[in-house]
Amino acid sequence: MRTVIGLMSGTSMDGIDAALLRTDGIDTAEPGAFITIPYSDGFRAELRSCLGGQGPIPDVERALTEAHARAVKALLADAGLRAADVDLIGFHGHTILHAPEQRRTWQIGDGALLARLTGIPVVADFRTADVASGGQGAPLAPLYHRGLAAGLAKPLAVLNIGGVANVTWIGADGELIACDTGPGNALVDDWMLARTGRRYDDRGAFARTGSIDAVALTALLDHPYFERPAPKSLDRDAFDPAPVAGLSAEDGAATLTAFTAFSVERVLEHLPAPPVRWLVTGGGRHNATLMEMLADRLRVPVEPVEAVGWNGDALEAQAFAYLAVRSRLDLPLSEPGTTGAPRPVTGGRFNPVA
Ligand SMILES: Nc1ncnc2c1ncn2[C@@H]1O[C@H](COP(=O)(O)OP(=O)(O)OP(=O)(O)O)[C@@H](O)[C@H]1O
Ligand SMILES: CC(=O)N[C@H]1[C@@H]2OC[C@@H](O2)[C@@H](O)[C@@H]1O[C@H](C)C(=O)O
Repeated sequence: MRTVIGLMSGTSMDGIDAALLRTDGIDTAEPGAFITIPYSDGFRAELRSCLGGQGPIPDVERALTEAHARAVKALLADAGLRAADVDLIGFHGHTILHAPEQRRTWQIGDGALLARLTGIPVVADFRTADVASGGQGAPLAPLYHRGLAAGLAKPLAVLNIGGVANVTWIGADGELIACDTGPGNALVDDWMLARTGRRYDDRGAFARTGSIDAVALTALLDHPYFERPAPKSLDRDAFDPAPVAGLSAEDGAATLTAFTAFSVERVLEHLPAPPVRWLVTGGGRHNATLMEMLADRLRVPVEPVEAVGWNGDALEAQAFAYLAVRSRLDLPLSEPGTTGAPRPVTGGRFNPVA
């Protein structure tokens, strides 16, 4: 068993999730302390300027890494631990470009610098090896989801609604199918910021006051991505919200929220059997309007992961702690069913404390 810190800077660009986990990287995972350190509006704008692989990347990468070092220190203080008590950090970094069909994926974040700043060895660059092998490089949380879900009724779906949404389908014998389903919160967040000045739609209260525009929703769903079989993955800005441009702020929020829910429903056609239950993790589970739309479309129980005792704010950060240990043990981080890699693939780059 190792004591590990997982660090995730997700596509929502809301901040850094930092989670402690005691794990063997196989079938044991005991969650510990968890914190989120929000980005300032200024830094969020800098990060946004790097999306697509452009902008002042070296400066932003250094600032991002320093922010992660501060998050590690804050987590240690919270947990009453010292750096010497932690064996390893799993550092996801921030995705600024994801184009697996061109065999490119890019997470900024300097693992060697983070190891130096924290005094703790770091595994970083989790997605490159999978993409190099021909896989999608995402999602990578599915093996962790499967580990946690032992003992729960199957087939089970774990749905992560971050900036982008991704699902892990777990069959009766532990077989996995995973993919990004479509947009998560990113389109709604961008819409809220542009139209109301708020960063997100708190509990979905704003979308609830609007009406879904059927024409715009049909246009949004008319995208070849939804026909493609799993595994498949997305860049943050893969969908063009142009169909909602002429709508009122409320109707646009309602329609984009529905777009997320309907695109999750579209994944059913690519699964071997319908899940008996959907467990929802990530910030989107706080959006009550979205959760109701999902229950409506999926017609089986749709519940936050807290229903089975998991922490939906910490889960994806924990996953990168778990994957960091797997990387050190040379175990796979992905399987053909999760990323489309031709065989189970390990990954991650190790940065010892110099
Ligand atoms: N109270 C809330 N009501 C509605 N939405 C919320 C609430 N809290 C968080 N969210 C949504 O969740 C988002 C953050 O989710 P999360 O932290 O899972 O994203 P992420 O880490 O960027 O994810 P990923 O890497 O999986 O894309 C916010 O941008 C917001 O849209
Ligand atoms: C390329 C990339 O960073 N993908 C993220 C993103 O955020 C959600 C979705 O798109 C998922 O594919 C992935 O993150 C999760 C945590 C994963 O790899 O499992």
